[in-house]
Formats: sequence, C-alpha cells, structure tokens
Amino acid sequence: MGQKNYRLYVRRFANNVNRRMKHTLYGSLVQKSRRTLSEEGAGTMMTKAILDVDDCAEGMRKFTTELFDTGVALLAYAGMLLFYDWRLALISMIFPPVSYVIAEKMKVIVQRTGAAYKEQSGALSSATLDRAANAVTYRVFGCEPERMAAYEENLSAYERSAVRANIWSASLPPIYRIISMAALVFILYFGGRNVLGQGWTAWDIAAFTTFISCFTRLAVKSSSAAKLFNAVHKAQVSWKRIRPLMYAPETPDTPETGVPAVLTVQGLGFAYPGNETLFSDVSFAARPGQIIGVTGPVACGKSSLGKVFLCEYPYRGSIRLGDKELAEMDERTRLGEIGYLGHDPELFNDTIEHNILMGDEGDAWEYLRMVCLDEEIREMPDGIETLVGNGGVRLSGGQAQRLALARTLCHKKPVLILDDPFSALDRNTERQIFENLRAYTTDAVVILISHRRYLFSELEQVIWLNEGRAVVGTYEEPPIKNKQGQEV
Ligand SMILES: Nc1ncnc2c1ncn2[C@@H]1O[C@H](COP(=O)(O)OP(=O)(O)OP(=O)(O)O)[C@@H](O)[C@H]1O
Repeated sequence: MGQKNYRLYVRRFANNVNRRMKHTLYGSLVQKSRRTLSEEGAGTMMTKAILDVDDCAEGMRKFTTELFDTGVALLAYAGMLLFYDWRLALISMIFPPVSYVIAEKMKVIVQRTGAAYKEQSGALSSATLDRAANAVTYRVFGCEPERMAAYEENLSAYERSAVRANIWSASLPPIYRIISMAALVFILYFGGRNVLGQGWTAWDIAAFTTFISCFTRLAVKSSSAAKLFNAVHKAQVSWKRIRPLMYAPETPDTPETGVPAVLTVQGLGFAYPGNETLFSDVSFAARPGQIIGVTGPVACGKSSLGKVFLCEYPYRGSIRLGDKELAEMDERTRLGEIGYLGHDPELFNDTIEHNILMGDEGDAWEYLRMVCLDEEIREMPDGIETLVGNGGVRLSGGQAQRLALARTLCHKKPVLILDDPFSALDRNTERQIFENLRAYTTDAVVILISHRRYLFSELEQVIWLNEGRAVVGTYEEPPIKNKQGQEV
C-alpha cells in the first residue's frame, strides 16, 4: 500500500514537472520572433521540444521510483547470495554488470535512432500543418497529387524511423536479461556440487533453491537498473537540447499602457539586414488625436514602415514618444506604447469574445459596434460565443479583418499602427469605421497604412513612399514622382 502511494506521488510529481516545463516551453516559444520560428520551422521545433520534455520528466520519474525499488532490493539480494556462497555469488554477479556494459555500448544506436525518429516526427507535423493550412490552394491549383505524394513520402520516412527506433529500444532489454541470466548455468553446476558435498560450501536443497531464487530476482532487478540508466541518459540528452528554451517568459502578459504623447519621427531610414535602403529621411510629428496616412505603390515599403515601430530590426534616425526614444525603451514599455495590426488578422481558435478581450475584463460588444460587426455576430447562432476556428477560418475575410481591428482597439495604445485594416471592406463600411476610429482615438496617434486613398483627403498628414524616397505632406500636395518622372 505504502509502495503504491509512493509510486502514485512520484507519478503525480513527474506529471506536474512535465506540465510546468511545457508551460515554460510554450512561453519561451511564443517570445521567439516570427523570423526564428519560420527559419527553424515552428512545427518541427514544437514537436521536438515537447518530446524532449516528455523524456526529461519520464527519466526523472523512473530515476526517483527505481532508485528506491531497485537500489534497496539489489543490495538485499546481493547480501543473501554472498551469505550462502561468496565465491559462487561473485561469479554470478559478474553477469549483470556485463549486461550494463553492453547496454552502455548499444546506447549510441538507441539514441541515434531515437533522434532520427524525433526529427521525422517534427517534419511530419510541419507537413501536416502545411497540408491543413493550404489544402484549398493545392486543390484549386491542381497540385493535390504532388502534395499527396510528398506527404506520403514524409509519412513513410516517419514510419521507417519509428519502426527502427522501436525495434532497438524494445529488442535490447530482453537480450540484456538473457546475458544477466547466463550465470544460471554456473549456479546449476557449482550449486549442484555444493549439494553433493563436493563444492565450496555444503548446501541442502533449500539453500540451493533460495540461491537460485535470489539470483533470479537480482538479475531481473538489475535489468531494470540498466533500463533506468538508459532513461536517465536519454533525459540528460533531452535536457541539454531544451535547456535554452527553459526560461520563464520575461515579458509579463499585459504591459501597462503608456500615456498619450507627441510622436516625433526624424530622419527615419530603414533597410532589412543585408538589403538596400527601403526608405530614408522620413520626418513628421503627430499629436494624440491625429491620423497619419502612409501610402505609395506596391512593395514601396509601407508595411515595413509600420513594422519599424515594433523595433524587430534597428532603424536609422529617431522615433520619439514624448522625450523617449522607441529603440531605447525596454520591451515591456514599448509594448505598452505601440499597438499593431498587421495584414494577417492572427485570430486564434477561441470565441469571438476571447479573441477581442484576450483575457482582459471588458465589454467586447463596444468594440464590435465600433468596427460595424455587432449585427453580423448577433445573427450567428452562438453570437459572441462563436468559435472562429484556427486563424479565423470560420469567418469571412472582411469579418476576420474587423474582428482583428476590434481587438486592436480594445487594447488601445498611445500609438496605433494599422496596416491596411479596410482592404476587405466596402466603401460605406470603411467610412463608418473610419469615423468611429477617429472619435475613439482622440488620445492616440494612428498610423493608417493603405493603398486605398479616398479617405486620405480627411487626414492631417500623408506620407508618400516611393522608390526609397518619402514626401510628407497632405493629400492635396502633389504626389512625388518616380525615377522616370511619372507621378506616383
Ligand atoms: N523580412 C523581410 N526581409 C527582407 N525584405 C523584406 C522583408 N519584408 C519585406 N521585404 C521587402 O521589402 C519591400 C517592401 O515590402 P513591404 O511589405 O513593406 O511593402 P508594401 O509597400 O507594404 O507592399 P504592399 O503594398 O504589397 O503591401 C519588398 O520588396 C519586400 O520584398
């Protein structure tokens, strides 16, 4: 009973450790930049890291349980054997360590096949995510058979690596046990001689059977010790791999929102690392309540100008909020100053309400009204409790876009960067939301990036970007010309 409780507690403890480690892991993966995640392959990274956490927790559990079970029992059995016939005991006890040494040598193969299996398992997760996310595109463009073949290849590679890894990890323990048990041949021979009175010690049949029984238990126990070493070693290797990810996220969930201040941009220039300058010498100032338009031809750098405010890459010149330089703020302060809505609505698979409030208290309807989405949501059978699906797949493009805007407005910051928030909307809806936006952001600077300009005549300032140059003025000012002298 006590033994059962002990095991139960250890298992519970290991489960808690596993859960906490995964919590930390998700936290630290979420903190990684979008660049790192896409370079390393989010699916592969997640799968490998999760399997590593499982191995660590399992190694720890086995170590804690078996150390008590196996260690104490082994000592007791060894003592008994030595008591009955120390010479025969020493001969018999050579075999279990031999099986350890062999297990140690074979570990390389077990680990190599195990690592290959994890690698394939990660690749399969990425391929599955890719197929699920792009299924419609593949069907529409008729690439389904090729993608299917590529997926099948991944699946076969996964099966092969799983079989290989399992064969090694499942077939070796019985072999170790056979090696440990090989000592029985000696026990039968020398023990028989003891019973006949010709051996090292005088035994009766009871001593003989007790010796065999003790040795059998010792061999069985020592094979669990070999398994234990394997599990602990596996845990060590896994721990080494995930250790860099095992730090608690530094950024708290909800940074405090900064106070409204004048935004002053001076001589701003930007280039992606290793690329040519995208734009330079952008200067403007904006007071809370102003909406600044950013426009220009395709790929001129509009979105990049918006992302500069996220400080993912260094910029030239200066962006000041009040008297504070953006690049010099710590991450937490900056998150409290800058709100950002990119092209991708980045909705998560939860209810409409949760997608807006993101765990905060508040009335989500207020923001749904602001983005003219309230009536459509009211007509849905589950209303504000409707689950939007991964990435908002159960909503139309325009609904997803407005929902993302509602979320950004719900978490208003002194500077709001909105990258093409109206691209999927009709003109009337766009105008209505624009008016609501203006009324709601009297205490914030809004940077409105868009290639649709008919609302721009109502903006205080417009930044025209083209071929690396920027002109800051109003909508009425003549547009800048490109290198061929044509108007943009
Ligand atoms: N992460 C990046 N690394 C390197 N170059 C990039 C990166 N992101 C964008 N670019 C390049 O920067 C240029 C400007 O891209 P950006 O998305 O800012 O343009 P845009 O004006 O917003 O375009 P659109 O009107 O199509 O939305 C493009 O040539 C693009 O290829």
